[in-house]
Amino acid sequence: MSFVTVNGNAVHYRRSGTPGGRRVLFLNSLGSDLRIWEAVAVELGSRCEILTYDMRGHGLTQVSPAPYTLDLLVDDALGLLDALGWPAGTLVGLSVGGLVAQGMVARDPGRFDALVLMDTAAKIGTAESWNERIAAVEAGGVASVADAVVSRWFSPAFAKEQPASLFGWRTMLAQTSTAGYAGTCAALRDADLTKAAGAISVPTLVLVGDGDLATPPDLVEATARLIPGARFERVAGAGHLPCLERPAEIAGAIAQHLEASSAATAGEGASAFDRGMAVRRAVLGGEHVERATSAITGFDAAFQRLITESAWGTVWSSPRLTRRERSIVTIALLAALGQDDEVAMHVRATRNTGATADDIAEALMHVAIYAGVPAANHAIKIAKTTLSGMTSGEAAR
Ligand SMILES: O=C(O)CC1=CCC(=O)O1
Repeated sequence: MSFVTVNGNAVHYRRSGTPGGRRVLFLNSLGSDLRIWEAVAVELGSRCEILTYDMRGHGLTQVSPAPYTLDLLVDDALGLLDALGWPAGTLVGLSVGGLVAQGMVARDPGRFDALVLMDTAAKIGTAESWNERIAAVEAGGVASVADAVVSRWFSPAFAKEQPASLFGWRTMLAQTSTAGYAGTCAALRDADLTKAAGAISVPTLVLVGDGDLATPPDLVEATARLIPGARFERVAGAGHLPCLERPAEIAGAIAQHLEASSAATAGEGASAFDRGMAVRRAVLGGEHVERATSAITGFDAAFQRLITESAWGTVWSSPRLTRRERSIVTIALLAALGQDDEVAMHVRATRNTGATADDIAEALMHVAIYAGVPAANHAIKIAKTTLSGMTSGEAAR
């Protein structure tokens, strides 16, 4: 076990993964500690150097008297990075950890190369709800709210199928100190990063369990829409802690975001071609791009360079629309033009852009109105076949 003093408080932290890999700091949620990241850290460990820690008053980190502020929690996290000599890196923040991560980026925008926000928002809950929670834990300890909280943490299926895990994670929550929990509730009550979210300029992925009852998907999506260029994805079959219910999927989404963001970050100094290749990979998938690249001959080399630099390295690289929005526009245009293969390819790419089946259906309604019912009808058939192939795993190539 490792400890370091930050802001006069002893902080429990753990380093794992591959030294020299992408550096990723994980920030836990209210009532949890660094153990919630273990399964995700194992999945990412071969490519990333990972730092997890227990937030003030949580896990084995020292408890100081309540109340806390978001600024204090941001000071703690930045202080930990300074103390361990992590000059830069990626942040993955869950719930209140996501608020702290947003606060860190707002405080020190140049320091971070990518951001993953999970089951969080720019503002969570109301002052009234947090004051009620504070009063409850101050009267009866954290154990007194544990059943209600845990019912929002996990999907009903997880609760039914994994009672032992449920017991274990509930125990972690119930063992949280009253001051640590109530202090963090006060920070949540007073934090509103709505304005700051609009100024986030690092590549951001926003994830939410589709059954999250604590920070519901619509709330999380609304925050994603505030962040320029952010990608939003729902994690099927998960509640408020998808890192526990769907660790492999979460690790996959983070890994993909790291790859895409190195492209985007490299983008500033990189050529339009290099940027284009990276964005093309992030949207269409590495395998597709490898296949297309290996088929290039002298006949189409100049054409391939042109589309890589222009479509991918210029238009798709611009942060002015999100990838989800670009995906919707592109599918509508291709459907209107009757470009069947390209419609199918871009429907498959929605896996990576965050556009949903509902988005595609809505786009094709526009096609019906502005380009004609026959074009839309034809594209609907292609989209349905492609989407059902994706669901059954056929298109997971
Ligand atoms: O405790 C909850 O209800 C869920 C939650 C809100 C903020 C956080 O970190 O967890």
